[in-house]
Amino acid sequence: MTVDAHPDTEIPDPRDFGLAVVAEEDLSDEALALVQEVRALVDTVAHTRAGADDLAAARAAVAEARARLDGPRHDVGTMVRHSFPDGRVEWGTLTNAVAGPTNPLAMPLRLERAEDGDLRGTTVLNGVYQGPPGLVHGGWLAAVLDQALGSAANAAGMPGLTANLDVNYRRPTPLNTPVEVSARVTGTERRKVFVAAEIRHNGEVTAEGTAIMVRIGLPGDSGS
Ligand SMILES: CCCCCCCC/C=C\CCCCCCCC(=O)SCCNC(=O)CCNC(=O)[C@H](O)C(C)(C)COP(=O)(O)OP(=O)(O)OC[C@H]1O[C@@H](n2cnc3c(N)ncnc32)[C@H](O)[C@@H]1OP(=O)(O)O
Repeated sequence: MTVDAHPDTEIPDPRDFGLAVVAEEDLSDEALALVQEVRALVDTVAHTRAGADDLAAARAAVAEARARLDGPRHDVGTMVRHSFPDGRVEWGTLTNAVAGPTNPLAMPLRLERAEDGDLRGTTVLNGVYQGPPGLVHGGWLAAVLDQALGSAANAAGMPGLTANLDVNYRRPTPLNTPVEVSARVTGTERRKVFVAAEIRHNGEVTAEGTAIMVRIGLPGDSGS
């Protein structure tokens, strides 16, 4: 097994797979503000103790908003292009459940490369992601780790699918407070990319995971 994280093939371009692409900078401020409002709405709806009149009025308002937006849609599978100042480009899925910029269900998680080469980011999981009382659901922690692990392979130029995910929960992860996420490639073997990630609260690891990502083949790629 090598620990060389450099790709030996070109980074796939989603258009070669017939997928639609939008540039992150082309997402409108209005769209992103709406996503944020709906994200807050979901948390409010999940916890509200409002009375019947307010609930009925809110339902009507939400139904009206939904009808107003019921028009042209992005295709499922649309990819978003993130361009870095140094010319590097990364792709993600527009409505990714953890990191999709237009998905109100996404926390969201934004990861950037730190000086030590790890991907790092901070996110807050609100009460929508609750499992045990006051704590984040383990399935969502696994989703956050999976995303970070996949992003580490992706950022190293080796995008792939998760073949195996191994998660350990070390401490309870609290809701509604910033948690730090970090991830890195630890090795490669043929199409397999070995990755490791952690979630920390106040510097203490609450959950950690490793995964084997299997690199997607490029059209015409031997895959070796
Ligand atoms: C399209 C355009 C792309 C543009 C760019 C994209 C950017 C990405 C965007 C954003 C960043 C990432 C963020 C995403 C994060 C979330 C990731 C997910 O949620 S992924 C969804 C869940 N996972 C699945 O749905 C996989 C389902 N499984 C499969 O499809 C196949 O099993 C697959 C592809 C994983 C492997 O199938 P095979 O037929 O291609 O290859 P075989 O020969 O079976 O395996 C290759 C090697 O891997 C090992 N392997 C396979 N499965 C394994 C396992 N479960 N455990 C251990 N090793 C395994 C094998 O033993 C083999 O290893 P040996 O080279 O022979 O040593």
